Amino acid sequence: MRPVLEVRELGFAYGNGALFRGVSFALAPGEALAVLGPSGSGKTTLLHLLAGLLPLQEGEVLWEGEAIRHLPEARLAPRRLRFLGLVFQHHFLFPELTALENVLAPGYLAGRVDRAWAWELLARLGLEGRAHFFPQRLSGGERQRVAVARALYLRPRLLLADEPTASLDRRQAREVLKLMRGLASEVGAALVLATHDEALVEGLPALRLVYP
Ligand SMILES: Nc1ncnc2c1ncn2[C@@H]1O[C@H](COP(=O)(O)OP(=O)(O)OP(=O)(O)O)[C@@H](O)[C@H]1O
Repeated sequence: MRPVLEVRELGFAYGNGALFRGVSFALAPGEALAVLGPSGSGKTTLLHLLAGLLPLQEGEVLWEGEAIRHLPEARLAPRRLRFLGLVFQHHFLFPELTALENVLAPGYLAGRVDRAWAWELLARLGLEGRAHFFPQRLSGGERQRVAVARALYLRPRLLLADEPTASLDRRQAREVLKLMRGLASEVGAALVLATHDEALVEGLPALRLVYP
């Protein structure tokens, strides 16, 4: 099966010293990879490179076999919308939209509005009773679950999650990760999950970054 994401000999430096070099891996649909490393080791930088949000220096990133290096932003942006789901440490929900409207937001951008699917995602994440709540009225764990539902709404090929549970307690963090991994594999999305917390991602194949 063709990899969803392929990374070849990726290297990056902000200044003189390299943050990382020679990072290579490939992910098939439904596969997951943990990116581990302490604060400052370059996890966020790596995810931004995978998302085409930071210009590549050394190496290549391929989305479904296509190198993104030479794609101009005007072509990358619409592909990103369909190819990628993103979840960050902060939920970045639209405060003036309800949970349901937040989940539907990418659908409006992509011209694919499917309220039944948005409801199903919310229900699967245990948020049926919260669909019409504004983010301000949700708990931290509930907000992150809405962010996960929104990231999966367009059935992306790849889900990138950057410390998605760092603001949650252990029990909530485990619950959100379990739901995220289950739903990602169900929609066939490959998952790259960055965290400093190794215990949370036990059992997942891991890429380790070291503080330079
Ligand atoms: N725009 C930038 N310009 C210069 N240096 C940067 C920039 N962004 C990040 N850095 C530095 O690069 C290193 C890696 O940062 P990055 O955010 O990728 O690490 P991280 O592993 O995600 O850390 P954390 O877990 O704290 O978010 C850090 O030392 C950071 O200070």
